[in-house]
Amino acid sequence: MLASVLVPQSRRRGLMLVMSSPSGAGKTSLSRRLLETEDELSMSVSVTTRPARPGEIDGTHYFFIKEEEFDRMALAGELLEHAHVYGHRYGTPRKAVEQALSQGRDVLFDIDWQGAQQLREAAADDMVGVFILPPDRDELARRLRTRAQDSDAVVAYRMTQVSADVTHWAEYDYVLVNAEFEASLWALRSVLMAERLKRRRQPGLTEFVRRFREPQA
Ligand SMILES: Nc1ncnc2c1ncn2[C@@H]1O[C@H](COP(=O)(O)OP(=O)(O)OP(=O)(O)O)[C@@H](O)[C@H]1O
Ligand SMILES: Nc1nc2c(ncn2[C@@H]2O[C@H](COP(=O)(O)O)[C@@H](O)[C@H]2O)c(=O)[nH]1
Repeated sequence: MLASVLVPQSRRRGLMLVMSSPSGAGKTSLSRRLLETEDELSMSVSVTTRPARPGEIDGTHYFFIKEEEFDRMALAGELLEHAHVYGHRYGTPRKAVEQALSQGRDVLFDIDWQGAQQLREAAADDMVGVFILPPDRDELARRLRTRAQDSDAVVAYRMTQVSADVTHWAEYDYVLVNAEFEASLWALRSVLMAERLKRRRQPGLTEFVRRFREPQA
């Protein structure tokens, strides 16, 4: 499907689609659905020192690691970015992302604004940032509570960070309000397609348009 609208070429470099939001706005849910239909998109699986929630699988949702291992990875340069977020440490393993991008696969990130800033500094040309806003504070609190994955204290703490978190919206290329889930999903797919169609992301264009020259007598 994707191949039919992009010019055929072998040198496409993947892009980094980075989603950030206040906690509970919907990044994880949107990522899961996006990945179901986008077969040229891979999820970046982060490392974290946060304990696993019920149902979270090591290596699928996160790599759950100890502080010492986190320090080692950070010092060894094995993390593309890392940050303290809501009392725990989170980071993006470098190798898997670089491998995917060099193979022409796009990579999806669910990371906070600090991580997004670091990726932008390291690889501005490859990064497309999307900031996701909830419809309002009350709905955000409701989502965090009904997700029923965190204690009341954790939910309350994350809610204290909302007003600071949202100040970062202007650092992103796109901003969407995740009110209607299906509409948000459609918007994300549109962003991804538009970014893939950008001229600079289709290095095979010059060669492709040569095909349309007048045949030489
Ligand atoms: N558009 C929506 N309408 C109603 N509920 C939603 C919508 N989007 C997501 N949710 C629900 O909100 C809750 C939080 O969503 P999710 O876990 O995806 O947020 P998140 O941004 O990944 O949070 P975190 O930053 O803490 O990882 C989930 O229960 C999810 O089903
Ligand atoms: N800077 C990074 N932030 C990350 C990474 N992985 C996840 N996150 C962000 O942490 C919070 C909390 O996540 P939760 O799973 O504990 O609810 C959320 O905003 C994520 O986007 C990462 O590798 N780097």
